[in-house]
Amino acid sequence: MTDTGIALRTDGVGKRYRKGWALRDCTLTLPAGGVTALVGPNGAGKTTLLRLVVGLLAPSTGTVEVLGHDVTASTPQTLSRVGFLAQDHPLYKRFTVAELLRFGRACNLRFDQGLAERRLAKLGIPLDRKAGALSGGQQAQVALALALAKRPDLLVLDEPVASLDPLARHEFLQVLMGAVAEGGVSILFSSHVVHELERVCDHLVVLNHGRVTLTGDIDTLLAEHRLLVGPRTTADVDRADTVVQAVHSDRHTTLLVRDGALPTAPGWQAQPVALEDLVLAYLRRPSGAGTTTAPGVPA
Ligand SMILES: Nc1ncnc2c1ncn2[C@@H]1O[C@H](COP(=O)(O)OP(=O)(O)OP(=O)(O)O)[C@@H](O)[C@H]1O
Repeated sequence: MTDTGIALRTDGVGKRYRKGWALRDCTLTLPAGGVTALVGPNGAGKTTLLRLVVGLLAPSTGTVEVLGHDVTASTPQTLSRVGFLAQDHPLYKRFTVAELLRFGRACNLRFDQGLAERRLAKLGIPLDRKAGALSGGQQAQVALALALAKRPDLLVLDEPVASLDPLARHEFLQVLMGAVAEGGVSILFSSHVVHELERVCDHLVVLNHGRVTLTGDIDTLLAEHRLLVGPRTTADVDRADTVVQAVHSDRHTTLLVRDGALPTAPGWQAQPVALEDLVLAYLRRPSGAGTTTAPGVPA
């Protein structure tokens, strides 16, 4: 469990590489015990943010607090409470699964080998098989079992399902959700696969061009946004602060609005928005777009 009820807090975090800023002004608070998806296109800064969270990179600006402790000043005890599964779940391919488990036990203070063995037995993954001889889905499961056996309070995963087929992806996410249901672990994972997020996550962070463009509890975000569909309007709605996205066809205009008043003009209807459409709308926003705050929909 965490000392503060908060798994992760970042304040004004930026990361500058030689060629420029990969992350700017990132301020987030993630509650403990939840599953958070970090979504963004290639190059958005997801890996950079995750590496800052687990202490593999130091921020150029701002602070990162994990489980109530500043990451840059973390002790081995604090870091031992954070698990990290890097992109493509790297394993020593010549080690057998049993050897990987022994290695995990030797390197981690709180490693629960029995837990990892039970998870792998349930999935039918043989302990005497070399990691390199396992399928991609099995390798991902071994990497996850190793990470969970560390009994982390915060588990950070970088695109864990990107290379998996739909079945392996489903099984992987099932195991992850099972671990959350058992309690005690907060999860932050990055993903390109948006359509499964609603089933798996309770919190969302959308990152685009190195900046957080949307963050919050998923149910709250869905309740705050709606689609307004009506006759094609020539009004300059795109520039209203509440309008996240405006799409015009020959006869209709569809507006995605946040915290907007319901339209009263004839022919306009309000509809709920699906999570995938919400994420895509924020990803399509130009990088300089401001936040969506004040009312401004057809009346
Ligand atoms: N070690 C590095 N040195 C210099 N620039 C880097 C380094 N790592 C990342 N970058 C740059 O920082 C930006 C963000 O990269 P990052 O890998 O964090 O994005 P990402 O969202 O994880 O992308 P992907 O989905 O492709 O993995 C990119 O422009 C990338 O080229």
